[in-house]
Amino acid sequence: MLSPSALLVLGAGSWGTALALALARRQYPIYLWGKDPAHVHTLQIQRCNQRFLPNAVFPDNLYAITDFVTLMPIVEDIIIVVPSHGFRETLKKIKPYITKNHRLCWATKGLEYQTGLLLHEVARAELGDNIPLAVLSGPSFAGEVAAALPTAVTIAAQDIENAHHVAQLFHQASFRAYTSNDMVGVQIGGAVKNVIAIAAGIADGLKMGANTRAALITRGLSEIVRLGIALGGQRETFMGLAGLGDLVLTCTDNQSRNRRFGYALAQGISLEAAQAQVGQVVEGIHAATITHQLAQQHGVEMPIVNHVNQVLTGQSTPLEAAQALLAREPKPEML
Ligand SMILES: NC(=O)C1=CN([C@@H]2O[C@H](COP(=O)(O)OP(=O)(O)OC[C@H]3O[C@@H](n4cnc5c(N)ncnc54)[C@H](O)[C@@H]3O)[C@@H](O)[C@H]2O)C=CC1
Ligand SMILES: O=C(CO)COP(=O)(O)O
Repeated sequence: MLSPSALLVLGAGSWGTALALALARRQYPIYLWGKDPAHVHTLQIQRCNQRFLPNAVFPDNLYAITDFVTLMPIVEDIIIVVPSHGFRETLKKIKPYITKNHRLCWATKGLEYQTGLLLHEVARAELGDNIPLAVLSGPSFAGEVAAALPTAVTIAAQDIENAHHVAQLFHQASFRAYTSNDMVGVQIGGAVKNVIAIAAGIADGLKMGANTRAALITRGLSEIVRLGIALGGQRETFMGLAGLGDLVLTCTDNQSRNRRFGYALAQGISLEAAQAQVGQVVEGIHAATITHQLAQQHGVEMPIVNHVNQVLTGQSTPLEAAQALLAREPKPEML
């Protein structure tokens, strides 16, 4: 029998699986849907995500599934954890079954590649104004969440009561959920830090040292703040978990795919080879292009993002990009 308090997690990659494991620790029945039936079948047989989270055994209340349609009348909370390129496609899949009883949260970090829209704008465009929306973001590597290592995230929703509701779903000793009403700031923080993490990976791959890494984090934060405020985000959000917190995490630790991707590029291999080496989603690749375009549209100066974009579009090598950034004129240190 399905319990009325069951939760549906859409996306069975490393982050979807880790969040499903975290929610399962709250004792709800958790249904983890994956797009690829063969992958889901493997999860069902092995009772773990052998490839990315090999040590996290699925508890009895976590079910991997290939069809979510029959669950839609029973669940209220739906959590989307697919890569940003699959976000709208996933919304379109659930749209025919969405009712006023549902709430939607996502933990995807990125912007829509084709339109430059933030994901809450995509969700509103697909689902209308009546479904409560929330976004989960912050410094949170899947492997550590799966292992129940202490983690803190931000849950943002326009309606703070909805943010509290989602935070209560997740909150536990090893997974602290703070609330915010700044969906724009939280999403910009989560999307753009991936681009800065690529820059940090490149700099470390070029053996530029710890001073450079700290400079990239600090100046990268300035870029995030400038763009985020231009788009309507709140300055203090960028000093929090979904801003500075996630930026520091991904720029400094090799669990970050974006950082490892940048590091691989600095070894002189192609974009495709670097992506293949990482073997998982690298959100910063698309985010670099979109962020660069958004910065131009809003007249925001984002030199680090600009040079990462130049590397990714073949206009400069990692070394040339680093040299061009260093050759910039001195200027007052401002956010
Ligand atoms: N892995 C991590 O530590 C964290 C990841 N995230 C974010 O979570 C999102 C998902 O990333 P991961 O799970 O890490 O990626 P992953 O590379 O581990 O897995 C991606 C999964 O998405 C599936 N997928 C691809 N296209 C899809 C589509 N159109 N519809 C449904 N499923 C699709 C793939 O089959 C695969 O199972 C990304 O936006 C990422 O930035 C956020 C925080 C932490
Ligand atoms: O967002 C993340 C941790 O908060 C994961 O970062 P990567 O996608 O770079 O691995």
